[in-house]
Amino acid sequence: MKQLIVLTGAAGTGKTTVQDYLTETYGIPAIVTHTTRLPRRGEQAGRDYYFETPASFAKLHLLEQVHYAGHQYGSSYEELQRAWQKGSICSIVLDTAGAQTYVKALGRQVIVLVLQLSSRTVQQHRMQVRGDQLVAIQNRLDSPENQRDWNFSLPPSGNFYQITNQDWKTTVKRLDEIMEKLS
Ligand SMILES: Nc1ncnc2c1ncn2[C@@H]1O[C@H](COP(=O)(O)OP(=O)(O)OP(=O)(O)O)[C@@H](O)[C@H]1O
Ligand SMILES: Nc1nc2c(ncn2[C@@H]2O[C@H](COP(=O)(O)O)[C@@H](O)[C@H]2O)c(=O)[nH]1
Repeated sequence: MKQLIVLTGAAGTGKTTVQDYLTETYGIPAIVTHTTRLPRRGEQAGRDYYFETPASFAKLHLLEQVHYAGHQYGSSYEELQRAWQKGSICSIVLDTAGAQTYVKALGRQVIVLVLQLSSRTVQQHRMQVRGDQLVAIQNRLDSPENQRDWNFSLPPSGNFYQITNQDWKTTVKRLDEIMEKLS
């Protein structure tokens, strides 16, 4: 059975960092999604995102799409198939609305890792360290989507795992335990 690891959680909780770890350590291919936001410092088109204009975004054939903090994001079935051609398991980074759409669409094939942080202060600090501009950080923190994702609570059933990503070594230990369970 093909499987998909969905990394979700509020802004700056470490979803992309965890995805990179899973790629580097376990060779798990990462699905690239589409967005109309501008690239952040260091982000590359085709690796981090497919960067779109509103016009090019409107032409895409997407499995799901959301508005998040003033921008559009979406993921395609074609990218999922492409990643699954490389192996039986792949990963994707989504907001919590997208995560729930994938659970509905793919059921038990989906394993959801919900990243959390202990405080809003740490959340803000993580975005500052990443180099986000102050205005962008404030916009992101105040967005209704971030508030929703911060308050996301795990459903009582399903393949959901909660990870508090404070100390990186502890996160790695938890990820290794989950990967062991999945293998
Ligand atoms: N355990 C950790 N300890 C310290 N810093 C961390 C840890 N995990 C991630 N980071 C750092 O926190 C910042 C935010 O991480 P990342 O970009 O992976 O978050 P994200 O959830 O993908 O964010 P967003 O949803 O805003 O795109 C990055 O600078 C990353 O290097
Ligand atoms: N539902 C979807 N959510 C997505 C997709 N691509 C990214 N995201 C999520 O959007 C927010 C903002 O991302 P950022 O890179 O601007 O910080 C974050 O929660 C991502 O996980 C997607 O295709 N669909």
